[in-house]
Order: sequence, then structure tokens, then C-alpha cells
Amino acid sequence: MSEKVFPKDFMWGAATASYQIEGSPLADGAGPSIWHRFSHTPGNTYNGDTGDLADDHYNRYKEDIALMKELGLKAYRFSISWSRIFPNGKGKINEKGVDFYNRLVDELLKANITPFVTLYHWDLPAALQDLGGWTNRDIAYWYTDYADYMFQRLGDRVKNWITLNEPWVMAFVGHFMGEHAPGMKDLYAAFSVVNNQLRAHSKTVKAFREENVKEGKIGITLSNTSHDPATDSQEDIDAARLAHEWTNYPLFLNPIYNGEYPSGIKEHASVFLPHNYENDLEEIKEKIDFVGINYYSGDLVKLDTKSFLGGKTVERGLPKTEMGWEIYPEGFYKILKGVQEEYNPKEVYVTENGAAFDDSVVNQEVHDENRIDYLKQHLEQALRAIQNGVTLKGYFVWSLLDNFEWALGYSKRFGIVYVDYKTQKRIIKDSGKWYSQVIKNNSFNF
Ligand SMILES: OC[C@@H]1[C@@H](O)[C@H](O)[C@@H](O)c2[nH]c(CCc3ccccc3)c[n+]21
Repeated sequence: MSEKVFPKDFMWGAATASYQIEGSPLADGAGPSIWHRFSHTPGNTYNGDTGDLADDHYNRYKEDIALMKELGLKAYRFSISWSRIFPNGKGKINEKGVDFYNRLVDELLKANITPFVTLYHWDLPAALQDLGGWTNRDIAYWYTDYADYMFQRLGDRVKNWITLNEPWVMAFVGHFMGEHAPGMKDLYAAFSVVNNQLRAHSKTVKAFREENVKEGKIGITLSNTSHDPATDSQEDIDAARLAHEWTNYPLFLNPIYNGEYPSGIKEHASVFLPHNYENDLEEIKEKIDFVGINYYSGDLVKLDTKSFLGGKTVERGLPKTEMGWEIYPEGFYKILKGVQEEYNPKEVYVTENGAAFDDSVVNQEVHDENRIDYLKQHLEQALRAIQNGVTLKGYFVWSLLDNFEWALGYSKRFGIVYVDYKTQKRIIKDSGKWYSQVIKNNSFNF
């Protein structure tokens, strides 16, 4: 492989999520999700933005798949809205909801685009939240029943499955910081949500094996920030390591691969882990086919005994995106190399990488050179990782379309395709045109 070209058959894709792009959250018998409820609760989102319309993808999916085809995408990562399928989270099935995803998958296959399905990207059926949601141990059964049903309905055509998107964010941003649905601020709840998501994930992997989805592969997608120590003092090195074990892939991969939580978590946070969690570890330890890595940024961590798990972020003057996140491509390499060294997954996919910038339309074009620079710098690090033994098989840019950025509403644009929310017009940004060339050349250097 020449030093600038990716391996043959490298899976180039783009990623989205149901609540962020679909709109029509209650159409055709769908039930409300916790993000429908959370975004409709005043004060929770920028400008009171909701996913009621978003990119209207529920109605425009054929147009959007034509765009994916025009870009030359090999794969498309999207998530299924659980409450379209089971309006109450369990029990009654909503055939029209299943039908939408059947049509979506069929249209993708017609366009020769490989579907990568995320079963859960934060939009829990609200009816299950009323029963405690992810803090209720029974969620492991509710989730597995939902996942197993999707394997039965789509498994003949969908061969790549992701159980959960970023369980750390669901647990801590949703149940400790309170900035995401369901808006809880309870550290004990957050750690029980970690444990219940792992139980749900591993039960589902077992069900997937039993469903025997032909040539099927199943994995989990984890959020990661590259944490560097602020100084070479042992206390800062330890603080950065602990931040890594808590917020990055180890919190989930250590139980999945090694049957126990990371040592730093057991040492400093076991008081928050659910009572008798040890009894769940045997079942949680269940082989997966790939690890999904999401990466956006890095930070410097300094010992701070007043912060949770003793670390605080300090500035280092790197350029930042519109999200205020450092642009730190080196961290991408560290995370990819780290996951391979620490857990040696059979396969790794980058299931999200991208950046928000202040995009503007000039004569029906969007000249987002800064996003091209960001993507190029990160693809360089991805290729470097492959050349250094990382089993990286594919890359999904976040995101295909500008979309609903959770609590920040529509104020942040991550798409390689611009969406004018007033007219729903799509405009392929310069970064989209550039990415299309990357796919065609299988290289970022041209
Ligand atoms: O913030 C951009 C994207 C979201 O739109 C995706 O839904 C989500 O999977 C995702 N994760 C991350 C990194 C972790 C994070 C999530 C939310 C807020 C801040 C950081 C960035 N993103």
C-alpha cells in the first residue's frame, strides 16, 4: 500500500442519527422518545429547537440517498428510532414504523450503499423512561427484545450492526450533567446506566448470534477524547489516565473484553457502581466483531482534587471548532493506536469524525476549507494508524447532513452537505465534493 493510499475495499461512509435528521417524530403511529419530550421542555435546547422537522429525512430519504450516491458513498451509518417500531418501547409493534426502515434499507441497497445500523442513538421511547429507562435493570430485556426484532426484520439485508452509540454520553451527559435527555443529575444513576447499557449490549450480542444473521457483524460505538497530561508530573499523568479510563473506550471495552471495569474506576469510583455489579460481569464479557470509534478532539488534563475523578481540563492554545473543541489530529492516532494495543479488536471502524464550522452560503456554494483541512489532517492520522497495525476497516464522516445538534439545536453545522432549514434545500459543501474525491481516489492526497 503506497504511503498515501488506503487499503483496497476501505469502507468510506457518512453517519447520521434518527432524531437528528428524520423529523416527523410521531408520524404513522410512532411513539414519543425522550428527546421529543426533552426538546419540547422549555429551556433544554438552544432557541427551543426540536426534532419535529429537522432535515425532514422521514419524507426526503430517497432524495438524500440520491445525494449519497452522487457523493459515491460506499456505506451509510444511520440509527433506528426504537419508538417508531415499539411506540411504547415494548409490546405492540407499529408496522408503519418498520416499513420506513425497510424502504430506507431497500433504497440504500438499490444505490449499492452498505447500511450500517445503529440500534440506539439516544432516543429512548418515553414510555420506558416512565418505568425508569436505563436505570431500570429490566431495560436489558426491553432493549434486547427490540434489537432481536430488528435482526428478524432487517437481518436478511443489514449485515453490520451497532448496538449503542456512545453509552458514556448517554450515561453521564444524560444522567449526571443533565444536559441531554432524560436530564438527570445523579452520579449513581449514571453508573447504573453504564452497567445496564453493558448488560443490554451483551444480551443483544448473544441474541444476534442466535439469530444467526448470515455474514452479520455486530459491535458498539464509543466516544473518545484524547486526554494528554498537562505536565509530565506523575499526578497529571495519573489524572489523564483516569480521565481516559472513565470517558473513553476502556470503560466499556474492559468489561466486554476482560470482564471487569478499568482498575482506576474500581479504585476511585466503585462506590458509584451498582450494588453487586460483579454478578453481571460474566454475562457482559461477550465477544464482539468490531469496535466503533468516535473521535473529535483532545484536551489537556491536570490534577484537580475538587473535580470528579480528580482531573480538570486546561487550555493549550490549539485552534478550535465552532463547538469549542480543540483541533488535535494527533489525538486521533493515539486513540486508534491505543484501542488496538489495549484490546486488539478484530476490526475497528471510525463511526464518527468531523467538525462544526460557521458555514455560509455564497452563490449557492459553501466554501468550507476549514472542514476540508480538519478532515484531511484526521485522515492522515487514520492512515498512519493503519500503517502502524490498527485494523481500521472504514471511516464514517460526521455528518452527511447538517442536523439537530442535541441541546445546541440547529446552531451547529457538521454536515458535508448544507441544509437550508427554511426551504429544506440541500447544497453539497466543498468538503462534500472533496470527500467524494477521497472516496474515488481512496486517498486524501490529490
Ligand atoms: O456533536 C457532534 C456529534 C453528535 O451530533 C452525534 O449525535 C454524537 O454521536 C456525537 N458524539 C460526539 C462526541 C461526544 C460528545 C457528544 C455530545 C456532546 C459533546 C460531545 C460528537 N457527536
